[in-house]
Amino acid sequence: QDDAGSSCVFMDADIECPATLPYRPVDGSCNNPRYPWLGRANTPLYRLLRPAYADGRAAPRRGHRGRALPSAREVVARLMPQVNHEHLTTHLFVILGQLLSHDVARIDAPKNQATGPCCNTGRGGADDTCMPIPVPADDPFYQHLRVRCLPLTRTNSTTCHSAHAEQLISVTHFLDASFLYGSDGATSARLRSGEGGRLRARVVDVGRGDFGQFPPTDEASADLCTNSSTTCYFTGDERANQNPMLAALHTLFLREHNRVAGALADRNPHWEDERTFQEARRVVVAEWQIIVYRDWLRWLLGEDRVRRLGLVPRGPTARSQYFPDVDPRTANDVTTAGFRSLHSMVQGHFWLGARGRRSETLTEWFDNSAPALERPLGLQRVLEGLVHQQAQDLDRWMDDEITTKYEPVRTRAGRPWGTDLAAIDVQRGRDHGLPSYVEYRRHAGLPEAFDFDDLLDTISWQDVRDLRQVYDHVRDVDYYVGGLMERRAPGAFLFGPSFQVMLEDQFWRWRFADRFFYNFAGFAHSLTPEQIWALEGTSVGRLLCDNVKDFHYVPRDPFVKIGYRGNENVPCESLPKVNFDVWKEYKDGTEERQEEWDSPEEMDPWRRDDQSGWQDGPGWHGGHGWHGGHGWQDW
Ligand code: HEM
Ligand SMILES: [Ca+2]
Repeated sequence: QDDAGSSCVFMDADIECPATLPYRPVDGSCNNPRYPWLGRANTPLYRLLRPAYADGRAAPRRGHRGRALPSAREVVARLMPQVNHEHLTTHLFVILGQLLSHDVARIDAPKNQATGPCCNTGRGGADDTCMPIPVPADDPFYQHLRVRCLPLTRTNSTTCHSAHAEQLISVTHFLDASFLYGSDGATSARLRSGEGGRLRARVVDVGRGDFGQFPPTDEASADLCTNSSTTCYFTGDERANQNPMLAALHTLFLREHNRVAGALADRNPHWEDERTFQEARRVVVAEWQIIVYRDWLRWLLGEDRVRRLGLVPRGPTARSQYFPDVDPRTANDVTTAGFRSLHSMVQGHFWLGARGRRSETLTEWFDNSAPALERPLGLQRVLEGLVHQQAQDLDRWMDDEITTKYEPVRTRAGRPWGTDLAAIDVQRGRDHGLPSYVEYRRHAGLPEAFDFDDLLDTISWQDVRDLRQVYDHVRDVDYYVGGLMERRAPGAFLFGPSFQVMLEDQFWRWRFADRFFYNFAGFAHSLTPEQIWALEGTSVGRLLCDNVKDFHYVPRDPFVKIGYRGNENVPCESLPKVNFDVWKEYKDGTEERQEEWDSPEEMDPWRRDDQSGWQDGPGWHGGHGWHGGHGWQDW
C-alpha cells in the first residue's frame, strides 16, 4: 500500500508551472503558487485532526482499554436500523451532494491486490491490505444467510514525508467538475470529441421524438459496471454508473457542456476546438461552483452560517481574497465521516416522476443506470423524481437498502443481499486513522467528555443509552456514529457541531484556497467581471429546462420541497439565463477585459495583495478556537 510512498512522486517531482495559466490544469496541479502539487490528483488527503493509529503509524485504532472496538457491522445493526423520517430537502439535494463528493474525493484500493472475499484469511494486521468487517453470529439480517464477515480492502496510502499513513485520492481535490472532465490528461482527451469544443456523446432515440445525448460507452468503461450485461457510461469519474440518479446528473452536465460550447462557438466562429472547449469548461465549472455555493450550500450548512462565513459568492471579487497560505485539499476527516453522513439521507426507493406514483428500488439499479435512463421519458422521470421526492432526514437511521444490500446484489434463498455501506463508513474511519468522536467534539469547542453522560449536552439520553450498550468506553465511539446522533448546532440546518465545524472549514478551503475559483477577478485565468455577472443567470432549474425535453416547469428552489418557504413550481421562461454575448471576442482577437484588471503587475499570479476586501470570514474563521488546522501541516 506504499506505492507512491516509496518515491514520493507527488511532492518531489518538479512540476513546471508557467507564470500564467489561462485555464485550470486538468489534473489540479499548479493551483498553489508555492506547492504546485497541492490539490492534484493522486496526492494524500489533508487532515484536520492528528490521526489515531494504534501503532502511531498505520494500524487501526483500538478501544480505550486496549480491547477491540465493537465490529462496525454490530455498531450499525444495533444503532442504525431503518426508521423513516423525511426531511424537507429533496433527493436532488442529496444526490447533488454525491456528485460533489465524487468531484473532490475518490479513495482506491491497491491495484494488484489478490482478489477474493478478503475474509477468513487470518490476516488483518497493521500492514495488511485486508480489513474485513466481522459479522456477529446473532446479526439480525446476516445470520439467516450465514454471512460472518463483509469484505473490505484498506485504502491506498503513503507515509511519504510523514510518520503515519496518509490516504491518497485519485481525483483533483478542487470543485472543478472533474467528474465531467476527468482528473488526468489521457482521460480528458478521450472524453473530448475534438470538434467544436464538445465532449463525446451518444445521441439516442429514446422514443417519443426525444433524441437526447448520453455519455459515451466505451471498452474502458465496460468493466466499471459489475453488471456486465449492461451499457456502461464513460465519464470523468468511474462511479458515474453507480445509480441512475447520479448518472442522470452526469448526463445533465454533459449536455450543458455541449450546449455552452455551441453557444460560445456561435459567437466566436473563428475559435478552434481547443479554445472553445477550454472556455466552455471554464463556464461549466463556474456554473457548478455557483450552484453549489450560492444555491446548495445554504441547505447543507444553514443560510446564516454561510452568509457569515462569506461563502455566498456574488459577482467578481478581488484576487486578494485568494488565500495561498491555506491548504486547499480535501480533508480526510470530512470525506471519510462528515460528508458521508449524507448516506443517511438516501432514499432506498427513488421516485420516477413528480408524484411518486412509481418508484424503483435502489439496489436493483446498482451499476445499471443506462437502461433506466435510455427509455421513453427515462431521464426525465428520474430527474422529476429527484426534484420532488423528499430526502430522508440526517440522523442515525439508515435505509436497509444501503445497510444490507449495497453492491453485489446476490440472492441466497430468494433474498437479495449485499454489503453494508454504513458499516463500511465506520470501518473506513478506522482504516484511515480518524480519532474518536470525543476528539472531534473537543475540536468543535464542546467540553471534554470523560464519561458517556458528558455527551448529554448534544446527544439525547436515549441515544447515549444505546451508545453505552455498544461501546465499552466513551472514547471508543466512532466519529461517524457520534456525529450522526448530535442535535443540530445553533444556526445549522442539518449537522450537529462536530460535523458542522469540519464542513464549514472544508467549504471555506475549497473556495478561498482554490486560486481558480470562478469569481476571483484579476488573474490571467479570470473570467471578466461582465462574464462573472452573466453567470449569475445559471441554476439547476435552468440546466433542467435547457437540456431535458419536456421540462417546462421546475421548482423555484429544487433543493427543498414545494411549499416550504413559499417554494413553488415556476415556468422555465420565468428563470434567468446566462447571456453568452459577453463571450464574444473583439475583432482584434483580444478578450473583452476591464482595464482595471489589466496592469502587468496585477497579472502576476504569485503576488499577494492585502486582504482589505475581506468581509467577515477570516475574523470568524481564524479567530475561533475551532480552527486549529488553518495553516500547513508539518510534513
Ligand atoms: C445514492 C446512494 C449512495 C451509494 C450507494 C453510495 C455508496 C458509496 C460507496 C460504496 C462508497 C465507498 C465506500 C468505501 O469503500 O469506503 C461511498 C463513499 C462516499 N460517499 Fe457515498 N453513496 C451514495 C450516496 C452518497 C451521497 C448522497 C453522498 C453525499 C455527500 C455520498 C458521499 C460519499 C463520500 C464523501 C464518500 C467517500 C468518498 C471517497 O473518499 O472516496 N454518498 N459511497
Ligand atoms: Ca475535482
